[in-house]
Order: sequence, then C-alpha cells, then structure tokens
Amino acid sequence: MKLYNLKNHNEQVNFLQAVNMGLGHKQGLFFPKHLPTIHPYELEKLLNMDFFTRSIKILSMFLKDEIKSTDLKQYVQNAFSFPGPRIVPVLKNISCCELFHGPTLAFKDFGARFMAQILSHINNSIMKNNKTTILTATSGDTGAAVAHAFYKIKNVNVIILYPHGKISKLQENLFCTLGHNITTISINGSFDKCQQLVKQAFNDQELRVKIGLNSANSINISRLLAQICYYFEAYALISQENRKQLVISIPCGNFGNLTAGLLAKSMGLPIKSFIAATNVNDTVPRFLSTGKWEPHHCISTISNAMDISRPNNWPRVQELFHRKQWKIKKLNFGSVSDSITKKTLSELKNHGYISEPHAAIAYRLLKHKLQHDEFGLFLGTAHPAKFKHIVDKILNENIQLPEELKKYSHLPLLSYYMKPNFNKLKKFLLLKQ
Ligand SMILES: Cc1ncc(COP(=O)(O)O)c(C=O)c1O
Ligand SMILES: N[C@@H](CCOP(=O)(O)O)C(=O)O
Repeated sequence: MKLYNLKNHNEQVNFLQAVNMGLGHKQGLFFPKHLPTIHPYELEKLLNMDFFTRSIKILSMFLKDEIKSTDLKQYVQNAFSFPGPRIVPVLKNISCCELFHGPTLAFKDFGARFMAQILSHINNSIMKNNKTTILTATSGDTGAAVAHAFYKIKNVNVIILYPHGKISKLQENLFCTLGHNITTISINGSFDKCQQLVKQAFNDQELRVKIGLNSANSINISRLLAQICYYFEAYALISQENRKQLVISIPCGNFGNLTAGLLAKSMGLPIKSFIAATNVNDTVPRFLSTGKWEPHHCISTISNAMDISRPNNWPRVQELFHRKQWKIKKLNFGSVSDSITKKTLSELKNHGYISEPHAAIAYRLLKHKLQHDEFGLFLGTAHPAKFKHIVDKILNENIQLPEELKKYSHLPLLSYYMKPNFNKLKKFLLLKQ
C-alpha cells in the first residue's frame, strides 16, 4: 500500500515505512493513496465471518503487498486476543457498542496491540535489532494501551507524556507503575502540549536518528487500520433491520476513532452517518459551524481523555471527505458540557445502563439527533471503572474494579515530572538511550 504525506503529496512511502517513520516531513500525516472498496456481494460474505477472519480480510486489502497472509493472520490473532466489541441495548432504537473489554479497558487496545505486532514484524524482518523509541502523548487511555502492548518488548523503549494532574488516578496507575522499558513523564501542561512535544521531536533529525524515534499515537497509520475492523464487527452484530439506517455517534478527542469509522464507510460499510461528539473542547464543532479553525486553550473536564483542542487527525478526516467527494455538511456534530454529561449519566442509569463520561457525551448527542426511522450506536470507549471517582459520586454507585485495574491501583507511580520544554525532553530522551 502506498501512502502520501498530507503536507507534501510527493513524499510517498509504503505501509511498513509509514509505520516505521510515524510522521512524514513537516509533521505531515500519512494517508492511503488507494482506498480499497468492497462489492456489496463481498460485504455480505464478510459480515458472515467471525471477527478474526473478517479482520484479516479487511487488513489484507490494505497490506497484502507487504505482509504475507500467514503472518498477517498471526498478527491479528495476537493483537485481538481479547473479547471484541459487544452490543448492549439501552433503548429500543439505541445501543452501546462497547469497545472496552481488552487488557487496558479502552478501545485503544485494538490499535496499540496491532501496531506492536507490525513493529515487531519490522524489527524482525527488516530493521534487524535496531533500537526504537516510541514517544507517545496521552490524555488517559492511549498511554495504558501502548504501555501494555509494548511492555518488555526487546529493543523498544517507550516514553509516555501525559498532562500532570489531568488524568484519572486509575488511568495513571495502569501505565505509570510498570517500569522496565516503559518510562512515563507527567508534563506540567495540557495534552495539547504533550502532543506538540511529540511532534516537535519528529522535527529534530538528529534526535530522530539517534533514538530511532517513532510514535504510537494515532499519528501512526497502523493504529487506525486496526480500528476499522471493529466497525465491521459492530455492523455484523446488529440486526438486518437496524443496519438499514445506522447512525454511529463517536466520542471524539484526537479524532482517530472517527477517521477509522469513515475509512470503514469509504470501503463500503453502509453506515448512514456519523456524529462527532466532543466535550467543551470543541474546536471541530466550532469549525463545522463557523468555518474557522480556532483552537482555544484546553479546558479540563470530566471526560478528560477528550480534553484536546488541537485534534491530530482532523486533516485525515478532511482528506477523506475530499477524496470521496462527501459533503462535510453531512457530518453531524455537537459538544456537551460537564453538567449535561453528569445528567446524562443519571439518565443512562435510569435506563439500566452504567456508563462513563466519554460514552455519555456520544449518547447525549445521538439521542438528541436520531430521526424516528434511524437506529443509533454510541461507542463505549472506556470501562466505567476507569472513572470510578466520578461515576460513583454522580450515580451513588460503588463500581467494582476489574482485575486489570485492581492489580495496579496500589502500586507506586514511577513517573518523572517535567515542564513542557523540548530541550529538556530531548536531553532526557538521549540519556535514556
Ligand atoms: C475513553 C475515550 N473516549 C474517546 C476518546 C477520543 O478518541 P479519539 O482520540 O480517537 O477521537 C479517547 C481518547 O482517545 C478516550 O480515551
Ligand atoms: N484520548 C487519547 C489521546 C491520544 O490519542 P491518540 O489516538 O492519538 O493516541 C488518550 O487517551 O490518550
């Protein structure tokens, strides 16, 4: 598969190069040159397959020129070796598509674990024992998924930056207590600052070469390809009737999840429309209503993983709309305040469903915008227990911690602390070699 740099279409690489480089020149994101499409007859056959078999087929449409099918099969099996998406009905016309039954209890497990497989493939077959440094920014969930996916992998050093005091305690414990090849740095600033530091590192050619720089953020295209697979699974799991007018509402932060959903639609998955749901960090909803791209300062909310005002994947979303000649006006959107999010969590509880703030935002907008003849899915992106401190208080509950969280909840944090200063970070990264 060929990909081009969105900032310079002449920079073209294959998939394995794109995964290995992370970002192109001038911090440009890579985007597939050819978008595979599925004939409706083939789609029917695909939908009848199990999750693994179908995911291998979907990924091979992008990767068959570069990865042997026997290898790809192994990578998908290793990566998705946990319970896949579950559809949980909430109202007659609305269900939650839960994507949080993986090892770190968030949808990020699909992409991070697949990327780890691809990087091992590169290290074993192409780079042969080269050292890699995975520099990743997190607003809460990517950090854990990446840390666990790359934990103790030979020749891979993982450095995770996160906004100091702005993620939940349980999220922090899940990735800041591991040690070994996982180093965590709490940055005195927002997620935007952390992401900016990661991108700045890619500008520094000396650093890039010396440490074998890569990133496991959704910057890396391998993350997004893996995420396409669960949209097909969600569609396969719902009834024929509900498939006819399907609307999917996505809680958005860095807009990787929406990009993956749109890629699934571009391949021929008949999703009628998407809702891009944000918290008050609403750069995209404001852009879609005013046409002006004006990121504000990041505001801390109870849906902290979505506290992002410079969403990395927006250029990919725009490119896809442009390439498919879709009208951007067709993308539904909205933003939800903390107070409405809290009320929505209670409303969901009244319907018998305990959720968490990110999914609640997607539900709120779906409920508000769904037409009478449509069926809606909102994506459950994280397990409610990750936000126990908020959910218990709002709902007067005592959510039990799953083993995955309990195991780390009392371990000491091993994080460093740093001001958002690139030179300091560079020195640290060079010393960590
Ligand atoms: C729980 C949760 N929901 C939603 C999001 C937003 O997803 P995306 O960054 O793909 O838009 C995140 C962060 O990625 C998250 O951790
Ligand atoms: N919400 C994310 C932010 C990073 O997004 P990514 O998809 O680019 O890794 C998080 O939980 O860290």
